[in-house]
Amino acid sequence: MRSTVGTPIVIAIDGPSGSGKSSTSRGVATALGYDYLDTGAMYRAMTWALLQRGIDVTDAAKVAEEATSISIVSGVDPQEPTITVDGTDVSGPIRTDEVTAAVSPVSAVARVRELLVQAQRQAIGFSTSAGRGIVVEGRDIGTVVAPDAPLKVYLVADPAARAARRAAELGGADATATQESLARRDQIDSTRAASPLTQADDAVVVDGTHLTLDEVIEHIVGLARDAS
Ligand SMILES: Nc1ncnc2c1ncn2[C@@H]1O[C@H](COP(=O)(O)OP(=O)(O)O)[C@@H](O)[C@H]1O
Ligand SMILES: Nc1ccn([C@H]2C[C@H](O)[C@@H](COP(=O)(O)OP(=O)(O)O)O2)c(=O)n1
Repeated sequence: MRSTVGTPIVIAIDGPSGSGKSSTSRGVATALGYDYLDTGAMYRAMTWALLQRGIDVTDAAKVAEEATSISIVSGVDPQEPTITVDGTDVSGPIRTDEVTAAVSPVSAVARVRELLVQAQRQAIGFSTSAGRGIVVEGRDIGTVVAPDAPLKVYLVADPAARAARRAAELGGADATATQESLARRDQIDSTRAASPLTQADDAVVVDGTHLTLDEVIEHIVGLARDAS
């Protein structure tokens, strides 16, 4: 169901892995009739392309050099998010364990961030200049990509809840191993030099540990109504 709000706005949703950003952002965008941008999918797509080309993702100089020739295009329909690399649909392949294990070092490379942040700002500009709102989710949206966003949410959930949900999503993967993998990624994503995962000073913290997905969506739609 769509809710009416005032002026369409940019909504930034950041937070650690598995906190519910994608599902919440898609739900909020759908409820408000907004566009949706999954920036994590862009870092994953870049990683997939580098692995396809046989690049050692721990070689930052090589990653920086190669990244400039990789073209990533994201669709912004929250009901049917798409992502292509050089024209190939990679929505499925970017979710493999191989990509998940390699994405943090790739997203720590400053040149990669420069290229993707530029593309993300373009996508935001495209939506807003057409008079549409957009929900953008990632790690540095409220701090770097869209620091002027009228609504910034920092979405968190307990590590055990995040791991259990992600393991279930992956078809019953081992919850302990999933929790370790999430913790490893959080550690790299929060301590890297380039745009680490941090809460913007003016972000509203939403803890989804004890809320259903619908409750989290409803809460953020309410915040959007107040902000627009
Ligand atoms: N509040 C919630 N309650 C229950 N499950 C949730 C909630 N939020 C998200 N999920 C589920 O948790 C899993 C991870 O969510 P996802 O949106 O992919 O997180 P992120 O984008 O932060 O990695 C998904 O299977 C999603 O459906
Ligand atoms: N704005 C962003 C979005 C994601 N990243 C990086 C950090 C994450 O480990 C990877 C993958 O992000 P993604 O949101 O797909 O991760 P999860 O869905 O939480 O598993 O990309 C980033 O550095 N900056």
